[in-house]
Amino acid sequence: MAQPTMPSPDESSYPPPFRRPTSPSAAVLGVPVAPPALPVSFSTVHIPVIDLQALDPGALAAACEDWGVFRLTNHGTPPALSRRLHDEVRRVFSLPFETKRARFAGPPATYFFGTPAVSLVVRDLNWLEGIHVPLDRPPPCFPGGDPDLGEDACLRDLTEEYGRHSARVVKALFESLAAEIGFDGERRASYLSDSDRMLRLFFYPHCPHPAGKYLGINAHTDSSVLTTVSEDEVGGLQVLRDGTWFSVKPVAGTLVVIVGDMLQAMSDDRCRSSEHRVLASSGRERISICYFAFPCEEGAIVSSKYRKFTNREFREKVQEDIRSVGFKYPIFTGGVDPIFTGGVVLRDKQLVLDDTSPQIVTQ
Ligand SMILES: O=C(O)CCC(=O)C(=O)O
Ligand SMILES: [Fe+2]
Repeated sequence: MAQPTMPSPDESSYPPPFRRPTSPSAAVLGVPVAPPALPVSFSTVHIPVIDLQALDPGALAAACEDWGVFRLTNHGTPPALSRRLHDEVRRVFSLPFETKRARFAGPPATYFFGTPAVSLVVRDLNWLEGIHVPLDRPPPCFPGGDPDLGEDACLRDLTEEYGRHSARVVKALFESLAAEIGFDGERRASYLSDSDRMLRLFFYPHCPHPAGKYLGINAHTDSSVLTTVSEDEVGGLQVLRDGTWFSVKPVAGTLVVIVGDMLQAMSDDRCRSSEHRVLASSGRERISICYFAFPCEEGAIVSSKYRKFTNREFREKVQEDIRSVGFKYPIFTGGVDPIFTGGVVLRDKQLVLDDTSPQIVTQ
């Protein structure tokens, strides 16, 4: 019996490295030369669930300590807003590649591909595209400050409104954690910035290579205090726990919240910055919308496990590491300079840069 075929994605919007080589006959028939790779199966894990409407500070702190990642329900972001933003993100990423590059040439909003952030040097090709949307300045946060953005006005309005909800959600979580961990008033005020936050809109194109050859995003920890992820139903996010990668199952209407490096440091390593990655999408294209919240740039982070440092210093160090070794060291205690001395991360695949490869943009 014939196997049902997966509709082949329209790859004309993909950056050149992500396009599939097609034979003339395949082009005529419109079918991929190679069948899509089978997904690798991983155990699915049930991460802790936190209900924002009935917030239990003890359960929240336990989730951040034990897992460093949890699912948030009843977060109050209107489902219609999330749905419209997801639809808009899909529309924007289906634009021709050159249009995306030209329209979101940044700053502020910047298109990138092949790396999880505009400022990263490419070592391994990550099978994703993204738009970086800083929310740290008054609107409009889109190119040129033009209030009449035509089609992109919708994306601007949705990201702004979504950003406001995300800020509310993260503030509520942070306030609860701060009380539980025992930050004093001054630290509480500088440990979560009202202005330094950003959205990253991600699109994971269909990857035709055998499963495991490429990742959507390499294993990493986030540099944030907290990150929220709103994903569609495709899946691919994985978390590392006791040396094993587990898949996090998408659950409609919920957010996945990830503890970042800054919360780990602030909490004297009580909370753990969760190591995670995203598989390349071997089936359907995936969309995720990630919100990152940071401490105030100049506020000192004081803890018993790390030397006193500011978020600005940490960022500069991350940029320096990325420039020199091509990746970010995980925040890690036990080195000579414990904030900045990471474990050794081995990179075996090297990407040769050509002119269609992601540009290095330092923001
Ligand atoms: O797309 C996702 O689900 C996660 C993205 C992520 O980990 C990141 O941008 O740091
Ligand atoms: Fe991340």
